[in-house]
Amino acid sequence: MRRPRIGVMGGTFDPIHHGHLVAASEVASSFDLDEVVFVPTGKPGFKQHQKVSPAEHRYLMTVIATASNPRFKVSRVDIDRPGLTYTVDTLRDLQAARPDAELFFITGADAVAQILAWKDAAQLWDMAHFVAVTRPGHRMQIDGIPEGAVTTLEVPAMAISSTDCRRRAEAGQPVWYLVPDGVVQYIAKHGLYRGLRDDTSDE
Ligand SMILES: Nc1ncnc2c1ncn2[C@@H]1O[C@H](COP(=O)(O)OP(=O)(O)OP(=O)(O)O)[C@@H](O)[C@H]1O
Ligand SMILES: O=C(O)c1ccc[n+]([C@@H]2O[C@H](COP(=O)([O-])O)[C@@H](O)[C@H]2O)c1
Repeated sequence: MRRPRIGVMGGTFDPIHHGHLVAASEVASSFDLDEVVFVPTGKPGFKQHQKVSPAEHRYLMTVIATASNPRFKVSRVDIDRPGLTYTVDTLRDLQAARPDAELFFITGADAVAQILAWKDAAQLWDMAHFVAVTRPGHRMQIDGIPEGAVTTLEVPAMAISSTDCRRRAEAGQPVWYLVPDGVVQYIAKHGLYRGLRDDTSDE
């Protein structure tokens, strides 16, 4: 019998944008995934030098952005786990919740390029298959990753980034169509990214 195939899209999602959603949708289609679970990070240890919005804001924006897609889910495993967020813990928790499933961790090629420096990197390859999304024409070459552990997939909409969305919101420029409409409204309602230094907080 075919095992359920679950995509796992981890990210800070500060804010979630259409690049993330397009990547998840493209990977779901290419890998015949039954669902994609978006997992907002709790405390991203690797972003300690940078201000990150409170986890509940990032979680709620992710829920709003994914609500219309019946195959998209959102998990609180990373934001509810104390301590810094590492993918090895994310995958362990999701495996425990769905021991029957085959996991596909979806990530940007830029992030995959750093993956050998991630916590317990050697364990990751047995826990999930990794899908690295790249912009068209971009070739990824990383030494040290086991043969077949990572598949590269070209996706459109790669030019969108959370950094650019935050800067636009801070400068009063539009983020319409870069993020889902509900997320535009959530950012405005809660005054996120206005005066980045004052309104976002370290977690
Ligand atoms: N436009 C995009 N298309 C596809 N994948 C993306 C895109 N932007 C980010 N990703 C990937 O989504 C995951 C979560 O990314 P993250 O939440 O850090 O967003 P980001 O836009 O890269 O944020 P920031 O600009 O703050 O670094 C990462 O694996 C990242 O590589
Ligand atoms: O496990 C690690 O050491 C690790 C180091 C850097 C990033 N990650 C994961 O990679 C995903 C994307 O991270 P980011 O910084 O691009 O939002 C997110 O799920 C992180 O938890 C994981």
